[in-house]
Amino acid sequence: MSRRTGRYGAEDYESYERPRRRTRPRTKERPTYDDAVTGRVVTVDRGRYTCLVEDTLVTTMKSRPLGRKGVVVGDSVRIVGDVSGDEGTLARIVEVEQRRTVLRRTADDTDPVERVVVANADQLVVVVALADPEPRLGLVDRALVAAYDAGMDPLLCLTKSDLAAPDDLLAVYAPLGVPYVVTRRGADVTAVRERLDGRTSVLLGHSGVGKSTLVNALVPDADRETGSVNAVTGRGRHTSVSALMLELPAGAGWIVDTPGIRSFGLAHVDPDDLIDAFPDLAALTAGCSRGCTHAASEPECGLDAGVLAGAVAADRVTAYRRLLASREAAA
Ligand SMILES: Nc1nc2c(ncn2[C@@H]2O[C@H](COP(=O)(O)OP(=O)(O)OP(=O)(O)O)[C@@H](O)[C@H]2O)c(=O)[nH]1
Ligand SMILES: [Zn+2]
Repeated sequence: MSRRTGRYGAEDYESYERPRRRTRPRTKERPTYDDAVTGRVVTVDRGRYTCLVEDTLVTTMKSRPLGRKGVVVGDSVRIVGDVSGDEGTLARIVEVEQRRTVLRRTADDTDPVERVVVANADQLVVVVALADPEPRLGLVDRALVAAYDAGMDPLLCLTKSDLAAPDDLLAVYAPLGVPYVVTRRGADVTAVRERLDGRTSVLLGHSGVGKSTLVNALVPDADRETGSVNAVTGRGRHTSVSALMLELPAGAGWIVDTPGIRSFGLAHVDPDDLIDAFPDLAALTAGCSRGCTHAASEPECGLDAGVLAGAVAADRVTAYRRLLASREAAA
């Protein structure tokens, strides 16, 4: 997924992987890490980064050269030291490779720090129960905004289809063309697997929507792979903090379970970036005055002109504007 890699590239790497132009010549003493191996961060817990190096889970810590640079789940990292994965070993992360995507959230009431939640994910799967608990569209909207902003493809995953029909919910998101799957406990998850195949997908859902049930159906041996049943069920040790990345069977992609993340602070999202996720709408706003937010309250927005001219369906503009407005709503 590379639609908008450039934008966060600039923002992120200036202070991150790509330091400003080197002002000092590279010294001979500077290690080159020729012996480093590449791994992927699957979970983070109290300063320890569990990385998958080929088929081995390796416990690592950040090394001094990284300074205060963040390392998050999904990062591709270079590791030196003992990568045997043996009990008691601790290898060191010496480099974080450039991120393809960055799912971030703004500081909010529950967490005062803006954070990168997951790196290098392609898809954000918004898990919503059709009933019990009742779907909360505001949360879905906000998750979609986070996905579009991150340059990730959204997928609606509607669970508990034994309890209610999906039609009403689907009608709300149809004008935006959001892809979806419908599932329930015990159902064949082939359709879900097809959507996840070959990609890294972050699963996001409110408590009780059936996310753990789905993860267990997708990755039956998850506890063996991760060494922690708790991490998979979202109960216990990992409940509040870290995302956990799991490989789907037969190498058919990766999922990142986010037990502690139920909503997104979106203050960092620029309306002009959001509209880029909808190229047809973006084209209509080419003539908008600078500073037009494209909201319904704007007196002369190209989106309204587009509807009048028959260039776009009114319900698509309305649905887009609902997303736009959700940016402002409380998390
Ligand atoms: N009727 C029905 N109940 C389901 C379905 N899927 C899950 N449940 C039930 O819904 C409850 C929540 O399921 P979980 O899988 O734990 O949901 P979760 O989203 O992981 O919730 P947390 O563990 O709180 O984060 C459990 O009692 C499940 O048995 C479904 O398809 N239909
Ligand atoms: Zn406008």
